[in-house]
Amino acid sequence: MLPSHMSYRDEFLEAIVENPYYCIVTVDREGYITYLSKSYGQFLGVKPKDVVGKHVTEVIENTRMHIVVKTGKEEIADLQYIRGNYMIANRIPVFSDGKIAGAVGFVLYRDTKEWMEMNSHIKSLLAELNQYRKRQKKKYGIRYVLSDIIGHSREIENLKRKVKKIAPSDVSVLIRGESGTGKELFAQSIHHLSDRSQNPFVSINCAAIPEHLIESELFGYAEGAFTGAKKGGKPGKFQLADGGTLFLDEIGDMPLSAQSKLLRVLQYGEVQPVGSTKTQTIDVRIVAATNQPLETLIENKQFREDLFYRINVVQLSIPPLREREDDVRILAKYFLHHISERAGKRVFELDERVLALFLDYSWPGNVRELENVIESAIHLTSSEKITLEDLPDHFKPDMTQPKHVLSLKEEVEFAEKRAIKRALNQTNGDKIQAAAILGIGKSSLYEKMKKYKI
Ligand SMILES: Nc1ncnc2c1ncn2[C@@H]1O[C@H](COP(=O)(O)OP(=O)(O)OP(=O)(O)O)[C@@H](O)[C@H]1O
Repeated sequence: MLPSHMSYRDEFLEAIVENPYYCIVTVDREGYITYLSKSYGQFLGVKPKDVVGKHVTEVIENTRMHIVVKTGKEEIADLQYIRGNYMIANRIPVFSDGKIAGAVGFVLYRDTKEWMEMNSHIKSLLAELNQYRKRQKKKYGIRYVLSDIIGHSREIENLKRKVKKIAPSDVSVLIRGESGTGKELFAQSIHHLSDRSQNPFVSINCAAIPEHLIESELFGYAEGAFTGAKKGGKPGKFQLADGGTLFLDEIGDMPLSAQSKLLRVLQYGEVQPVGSTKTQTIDVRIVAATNQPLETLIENKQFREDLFYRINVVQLSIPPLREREDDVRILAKYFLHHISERAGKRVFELDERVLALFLDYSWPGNVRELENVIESAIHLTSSEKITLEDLPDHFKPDMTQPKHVLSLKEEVEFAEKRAIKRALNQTNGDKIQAAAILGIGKSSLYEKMKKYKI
């Protein structure tokens, strides 16, 4: 029964908002939940009053509400995977005085039976699409496309936009980033989005091949080129990639002699196999990657400057994971979901302390390391939640300390940042409570959060 003082308009709103077939959530401009309808709570298995004040990413799987409040763009009829089902989500930003004030999200399942039928239809279509993608990927030597690159940090979104712009042209791309940041994922995505996608993607790790073999690996060899050479010779990576893309991984480790030959191939588009007098015309797009400071190598005469300019037409710089906190959360959830599904285990959650540890950790192995840590924890855990005990032995709290001794000011800032994050985690993001725990004023907490970009 509605209270008698409710207006006609309120009754309408109440009827919409509490309709059992609609799941509704609203968030503030930072993505914290301000309202969750009863039906959505039931569907998620949470009590609305318990989740109000939490960040939406903590409560709803695969949500994009926090992104809509950043972009200010509505997202209509988006497919969202929640609790084992594909749902249809509409996300609408709300403005007040021309500024973003928050967003409202509706997730639809009009009639459970009808929805289940549609859901299974969509599931089978998606399974078919996956099969098709797998076949395509196998045929052309790629495993990843742009949508496989997970992350909503501004840096990753910008990189993805840049990839879409430059992929169709034939420009050489140099991808820089620490080990495990996803350089190969970007290289494969560039190939997939280019006109060359129906031709091979071939990769070579320049650091893994002994110096005396690198030329024959790259350019092939003719019959009788050296003792033990195969009858009829052997094509090199350039010949195999003809018409497609050649990914030169760890290019900073290429020996100088091979660098000169590579430069000639790039200048003239011709390859000469080892031991052959004939040249072959080759059409290959080059995507190179390195985690080495090429500029220093150039200064030390270990890398040719002219080759650097050839390969560095467009540069993509992938920041290390420790500089992308948003991505740590999102990637952790993504790996948790996918790896537990693959392993046939029901592991749904990360303990808050694990997440806090992840946010503090320096991730020297970047995304690859995060993936491995979660995989190992999923196999070790015997509950639905990953706790500190499930983390690998080498991954313990003292590892969260910076590797090198910092200046006193940096040490203090590091400790301050960690304490604030812990307090916020403990209070589920409630800043007033967090400030009380930390023994500082609210405005001082806000100031520090701004300073440390928390
Ligand atoms: N943004 C991402 N989304 C999903 N998975 C990722 C992402 N970045 C990296 N990975 C995972 O990390 C692994 C390592 O990525 P990749 O091989 O592309 O890194 P890399 O930078 O080329 O590393 P290296 O320099 O050591 O070769 C991938 O197999 C993939 O599983």
